[in-house]
Amino acid sequence: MKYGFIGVGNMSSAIIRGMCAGDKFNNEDILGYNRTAAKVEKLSAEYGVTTCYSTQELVEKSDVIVLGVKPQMLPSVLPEVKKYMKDGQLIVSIAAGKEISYLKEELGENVHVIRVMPNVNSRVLSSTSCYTASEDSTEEEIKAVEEMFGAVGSIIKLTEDQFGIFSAVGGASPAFTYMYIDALARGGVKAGMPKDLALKIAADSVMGSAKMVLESGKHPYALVDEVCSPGGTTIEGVCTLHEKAFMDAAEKAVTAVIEKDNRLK
Ligand SMILES: NC(=O)C1=CN([C@@H]2O[C@H](COP(=O)(O)OP(=O)(O)OC[C@H]3O[C@@H](n4cnc5c(N)ncnc54)[C@H](OP(=O)(O)O)[C@@H]3O)[C@@H](O)[C@H]2O)C=CC1
Ligand SMILES: O=C(O)[C@@H]1CCC=N1
Repeated sequence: MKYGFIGVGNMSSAIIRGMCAGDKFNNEDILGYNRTAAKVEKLSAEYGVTTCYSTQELVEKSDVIVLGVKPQMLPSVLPEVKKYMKDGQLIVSIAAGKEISYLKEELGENVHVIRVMPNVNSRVLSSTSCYTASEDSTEEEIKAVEEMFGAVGSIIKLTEDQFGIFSAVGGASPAFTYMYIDALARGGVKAGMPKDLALKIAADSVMGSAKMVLESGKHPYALVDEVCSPGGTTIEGVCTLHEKAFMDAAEKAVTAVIEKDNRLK
């Protein structure tokens, strides 16, 4: 099976790096075409993936074609893809906002399409992804996508009406978490700790806290209470976060992402 990526930017290269890090794929069976060829050439040099120099070359050589360009680029990319597609090829779109109905309208109603929303943690085999498949998708096609994204993290099936929400809570939220980790470390630096050490401690603590939420079965706020010793130190920080509307800001950030996702339709 040949996996071809059109648009090898931040997201596709994270998936490719993740796919190459495991042992499930032959690296040369992963193909990439990017407007700026140097991005794919770098991955070819690092991992031995195959560089293509046109949409035509990529489409002709691939079984699974991953649309990795920004949603705004799809109107110019899809006609090119359509021109060179043949029966039996599968389209995988990772574009935010753009629905299966739009992709089928542009590529042809008989084209099989699976939408996936991954995140950049694919690069370290820790993506949180979801997919929804067009009704005509075959079991083999769904299996291929589950294997591809399962190899770079977790993947769940979701109805398309939930995609925008997933895009915020699963796709965009790593950015918020990276900001939070940096902010924690910055606080440590302010108090005198070297930044690299503070970052490592903050990131490790976030990873452990996520594990705790997933594995303890407890409500996150019950866990907050467990950390706050009466009259202790943590409660001072928790009250400060409340005062600065931390929860409200995070919730509004998710809503803002969903609203933008809806505007891309
Ligand atoms: N970043 C993320 O965390 C996530 C992104 N996504 C989705 O992934 C997609 C890509 O996003 P992202 O990787 O962040 O964006 P990037 O801008 O990093 O990547 C897009 C790539 O597409 C290339 N490109 C643009 N036009 C063409 C074209 N006509 N032919 C070939 N290549 C082209 C660009 O090339 P050039 O180098 O020339 O600019 C660029 O490398 C989006 O649809 C986004 O919604 C989904 C989930 C998470
Ligand atoms: O910022 C974006 O548009 C993409 C979609 C979800 C995460 N990143």
